[in-house]
This record gives sequence, C-alpha cells and structure tokens, in this order.
Amino acid sequence: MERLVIEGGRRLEGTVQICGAKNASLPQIAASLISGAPLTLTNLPDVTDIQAMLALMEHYGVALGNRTAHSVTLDAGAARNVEAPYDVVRRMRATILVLGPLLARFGHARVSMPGGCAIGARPVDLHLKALTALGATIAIDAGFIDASAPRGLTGGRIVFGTPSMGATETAMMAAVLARGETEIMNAAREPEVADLAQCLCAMGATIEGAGTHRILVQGGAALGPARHEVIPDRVEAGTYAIAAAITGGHLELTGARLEHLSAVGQALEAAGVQIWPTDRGLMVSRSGPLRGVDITTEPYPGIPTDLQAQFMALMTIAQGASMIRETVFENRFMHVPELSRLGANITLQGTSALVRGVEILRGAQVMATDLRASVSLVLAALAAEGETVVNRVYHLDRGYECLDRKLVRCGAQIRRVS
Ligand SMILES: CC(=O)N[C@H]1[C@@H](OP(=O)(O)OP(=O)(O)OC[C@H]2O[C@@H](n3ccc(=O)[nH]c3=O)[C@H](O)[C@@H]2O)O[C@H](CO)[C@@H](O)[C@@H]1O
Ligand SMILES: C=C(OP(=O)(O)O)C(=O)O
Repeated sequence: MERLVIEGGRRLEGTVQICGAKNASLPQIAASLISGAPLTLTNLPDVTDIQAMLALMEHYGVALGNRTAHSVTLDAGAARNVEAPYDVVRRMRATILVLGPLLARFGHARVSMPGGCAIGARPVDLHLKALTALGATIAIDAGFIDASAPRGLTGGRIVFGTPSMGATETAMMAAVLARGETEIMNAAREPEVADLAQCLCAMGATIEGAGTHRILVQGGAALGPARHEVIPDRVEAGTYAIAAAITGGHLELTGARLEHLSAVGQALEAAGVQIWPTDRGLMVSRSGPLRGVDITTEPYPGIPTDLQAQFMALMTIAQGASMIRETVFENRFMHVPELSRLGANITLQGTSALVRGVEILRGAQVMATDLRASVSLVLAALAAEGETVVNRVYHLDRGYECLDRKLVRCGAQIRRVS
C-alpha cells in the first residue's frame, strides 16, 4: 500500500492547475446512459473515482472512445440494462447515480443498495422518493433497489425535505426522459448540479433554474450527440488555498473560480489569508498570523462539508480557538484523532469540534479513512515540524490528481513510497 512521506515546514510558492470537478464529472458520466447518442466530456480529472465510474459504464455496454487522461466520448447506443453489483456500489457511492438514467431509459433498473461509509450513513431515500414522484415503483429486495416504470416515467412535482446533490441529480436525469414537466423544489444549488443541467441541455434537454431552489425540466425532448466541458473543482481549489494558507505561502490556482468559493474565501480572509481573483484563476497568500475562525458547514453556497477537514487542519495552528460545526454528515470527524497525533488540540462535542490553536505540530505516522480526511493530514503535515507518514494514499487518489507532484512543484518535500 502506498504512503506519502512528508517533511514539513516548507513555504509553498508557485502555480497549481486546478482540474475538472470530480463531483461534477461523476453524474455527467452517468448521464451518458440516458441517451443513445455519443456524449463527449472534457476536463475530467484523472483520478481513480473517474476511472471506476468509466469502468462501470463499460459494464453497462457503454463504448468509451477518444479516451485521453482528461476526456472521453461515451456512446451508450448499445447499452445493456444489467445489475450494478454491491462490490462496485459499496466502493463508490456515486454509482447510485446510474439508477435514474437506467430506469428512465429502460423502464427498469436493479442497483445494489449502497452501504454507509466513513462519513455517515448516507441513505438514498430521497433518490427513491424522487423516482416514485415520477411514477416509478420501488422495491428493496435482497440488498438491491428494484425500480420499475414499464410504461415510462411521467413528469411530476418533487419536494425534497433536505437539499441533496445526488437526489437532485437523479431527479433531473430521470425527468429528462419523463413525459411532461417536472418541478423539483428545495433542489440542491451546488455548481455541480448546475453543470449537470448544462451538460443535459447540451444533449438536448430543456432545464431551467438549475443552481436555484426550483428546477423545471421539460421531459421527452429528443437527445443528440453532445460535448461538454466540466467545471473546475472547487474542493480541489479550496484545498490548495488552504495549503498556501497553512504554510504561509503564495499560490496561484489557475482555472479556479472564486465565485464558487465565496463562503470559504470569507472564512479564509477572517483567518488572516488574502485571496483575490486573477486573470487565470485566483491567488492565495498569507504573510501575517493565522487567527481562529468559527465555521459551520452547509449546503451551497455555505461552506462545503468537503472542505471541513482541511479547514480544521488550518485552524490547528491558528491563534486562539475555532469552533467547527458539521451539519451535513453526522460522522465526518474521522480526521480528529489523526490530527491530534500531530499535536493538534481538538475537543469533539457532538457535531462540533473545538480547535484550540497550538504553536507547533510535530510529524507522526497517520492514517485516514476517507478522501478529505486524508488530504487534511497532508495539509497538517506540510506545516508540521519533521516527518509525517500518511498511510492509505488510495483515499487521496480517489479525488486529487497528482496531489504530491503538484505540491512538490511548489516547494513541498514529499515522497511517495510503497
Ligand atoms: C459524488 C458527489 O457529488 N459527492 C458529494 C455529494 O454527495 P451526496 O450527493 O451523496 O450528498 P447529498 O447532497 O445527497 O447529502 C446531503 C445530506 O442529505 C442526506 N441524504 C442524501 C440523500 C438521501 O437520499 N437521503 C438523505 O438523507 C445525506 O445523508 C446528507 O446528510 O454531496 C455531498 C454534500 O455536499 C458531498 O460531501 C459529496 O462529496
Ligand atoms: C464524499 C466525497 O465523495 P463521495 O460522495 O463520492 O463519497 C467527496 O468528494 O468528498
């Protein structure tokens, strides 16, 4: 198993190219299943989650053409409606996103129920509720979701109790092939949802309001060949912004969009970090002291849960204290004991973590259980005195393209060893 050996204490300076968003790419790859015409996606990140999703598409008989590290043409003209097995779904929860497209296209779908994961139980009831509102019959049988609509889906009104990115994406993709209009209320407003809508519109769909609480989909449009460029990854950009901040460095993040990171930008500024847009993306710099800032994770446009662990790493060396509240997932503090191994002073109180800043972190062996927890350990290691070994690098490779190489180019000292 590979691990990263990080010698901390180096200030980062330079330029980091931000990749396409993993969490925008995954639903768009799944969306290829709703159409018999080819869909070309560009600006995909070269990360293992995308490779796994593309392998799943091949399992469904989707032909992958013109493949490069960052683009592919998905042709689902000869797609087969087979089962999504537990072994695949359990490893990557985003595979649940094939349920809506398969059901809408074939009138039936059988997908293994995803299990819980390191960050929480992550139920799929809202995905099922959305499909039921469009006329599907759903049964849970031997760990599988069996969804059927033999006469096709019909447009309807879907009202979500909680905004869910995944369930909003399921609803939009299914509604594109349903008869008539679908209204999605309390929809998730994340940029990845709006980007999926743009991709679906490029395919021929008619969708209004994506990126707001109310989305309208006119179903039944004829779909054709399409090409779409995936938006830049705001979580990757936020992670490198924190890398600059935690090392007292200066990084330009090319391709990053500050408008997708407003709440994070405000929290960073309150902590003493400068962040401003440039012609190529955004610049992040810190020269003065870091101050403790309280944050609460929220659905977009609030501070994303996917940056909570990284922000906590930053707060471990800030002056004063910081209260970090996690409101999206019930168990997303797996990084706390590992940050403590580096010398952080963190007290967990239910869904909040009180971080009292320390003068210095010291390198140690650490291990993480999920993608963002792992990267928070890398960030802390960059600021720590001495050597840190981050185990289970495969978590990082799920969502960060060349993380170690990008950091090394900006002055970090990191070795990948197996
Ligand atoms: C591939 C992808 O895009 N993953 C992102 C997506 O995950 P994902 O789409 O799974 O997350 P959701 O937005 O659906 O989850 C938001 C909240 O809704 C709850 N919920 C969700 C679905 C459901 O059927 N029932 C239910 O109760 C979840 O447990 C959670 O508390 O959004 C999360 C929240 O921004 C991010 O952390 C993930 O990185
Ligand atoms: C939690 C994440 O991804 P997923 O929803 O695929 O588990 C993430 O990207 O931080």
